[in-house]
Amino acid sequence: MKFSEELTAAGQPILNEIIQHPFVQGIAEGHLPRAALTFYVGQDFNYLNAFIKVYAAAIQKSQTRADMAIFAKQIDFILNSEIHPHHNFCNVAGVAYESLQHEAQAPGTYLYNEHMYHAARTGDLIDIVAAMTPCPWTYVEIANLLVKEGKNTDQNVFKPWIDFYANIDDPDESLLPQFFGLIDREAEKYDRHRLDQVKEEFLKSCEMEWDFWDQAYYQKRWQFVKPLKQANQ
Ligand SMILES: Cc1ncc(CO)c(N)n1
Repeated sequence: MKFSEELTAAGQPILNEIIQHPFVQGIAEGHLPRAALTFYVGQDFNYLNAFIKVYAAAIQKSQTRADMAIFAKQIDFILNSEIHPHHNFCNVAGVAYESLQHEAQAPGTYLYNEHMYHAARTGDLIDIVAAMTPCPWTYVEIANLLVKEGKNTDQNVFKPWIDFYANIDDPDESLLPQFFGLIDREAEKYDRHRLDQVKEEFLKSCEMEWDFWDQAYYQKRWQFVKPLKQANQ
């Protein structure tokens, strides 16, 4: 079994929980509370800014231009394409996207961002990519399942969201095969103990994906601290 297959097999139970989550079921059925949508977009804007910076760290640890090109393309994707699903949620909630770009960072976002930064600071390329992969992996799995179940109807207000993430699985884009291919290539360099650490990093990101939906659905904020709003990001 390839190491990447081992990762997705181990992540499957968490993916199942994500798919069952009321936020994801709300996307499937076309109904979500406005507060959940706006909380999600405010936090995801913050999260994706961190994600761009972690891609920059992956470029720093890349040995070839082919690897650099994979990450560079993804930075462009976040900056210029991944604004569309955010706009979809904002349109449904009836709020301006710009009004959600300075939200205070919630605890789950802090934890997930710091988990990726930790891999960037202390890990090798494989640790960084393993911490990042559950982000595209779980979204593509969700979107593909919803398409398969025929949930992206014209009546579903979240059709643009579903279609967007289902399409990033396009064979021409091939982001996930590239990420998993890179993980399998790098995995050759490490012993079993080290790969178990990488697997744990991957699984923690899977769990934080679940928590990201949960955090937005229940608007889980700091209990006692009143964090500052984010400056321009
Ligand atoms: C938290 C999170 N995970 C995955 C994606 C998909 O890129 C996203 N936008 N946000």
